[in-house]
Amino acid sequence: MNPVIELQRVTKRHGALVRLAEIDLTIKEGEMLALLGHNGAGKTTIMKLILGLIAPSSGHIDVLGGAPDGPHAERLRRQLGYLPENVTFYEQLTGREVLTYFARLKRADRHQVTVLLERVGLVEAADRRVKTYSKGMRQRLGLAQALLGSPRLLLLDEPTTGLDPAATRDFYQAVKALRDNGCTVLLSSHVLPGIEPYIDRALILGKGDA
Ligand SMILES: Nc1ncnc2c1ncn2[C@@H]1O[C@H](COP(=O)(O)OP(=O)(O)OP(=O)(O)O)[C@@H](O)[C@H]1O
Repeated sequence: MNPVIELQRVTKRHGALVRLAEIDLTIKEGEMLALLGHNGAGKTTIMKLILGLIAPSSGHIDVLGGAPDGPHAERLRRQLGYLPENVTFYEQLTGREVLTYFARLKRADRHQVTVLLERVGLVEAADRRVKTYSKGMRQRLGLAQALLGSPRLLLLDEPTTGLDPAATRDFYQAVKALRDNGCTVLLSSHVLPGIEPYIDRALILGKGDA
């Protein structure tokens, strides 16, 4: 089976500063893998490289069968869901309105909005404004946003930072259900406790600046 993500000796530099040094990473279809590391270890840099938002200084990257910053980028974007670190929403909109707006942007089927609100446990809060949502509810709304368009690959950048243990568990249970349905998941975290029961493997990055 072809890997969904393959990084070979990938380095990212800014002048003399090395953001990421010779990383090798392979994720197979249907796997759930965690990138673990301190602040500055390079977790977000890896996500941005996979998304094609930045280019590597050296090394090779293949995502879903092509280079993420090449001609294949547009097709890749449609197959990929991304929850950035510190996601923000329009506070005055309801959860349903937020998802409907993103569904339009992503040209996803509007019917998915209701299905996804249910999947992340936000049906009852769907018509409340986002400004009334807890941090855990916001992250689950972010997960629903990332799932619009039924992506094959999900990138979650430190999705449970700041969540209490119960909210963390609820979040990862929802992600695990997606993984069990065949979605490939790459997530990042500072810590292993709390996520260990849900992941297949972890890649521990260097010491970073923490
Ligand atoms: N745009 C940039 N220009 C120069 N250096 C950068 C830039 N973005 C990040 N860095 C540096 O690259 C390294 C990796 O940063 P990155 O954000 O990938 O780490 P991280 O593991 O996601 O950290 P955190 O846990 O704090 O989010 C750090 O040393 C950081 O200071």
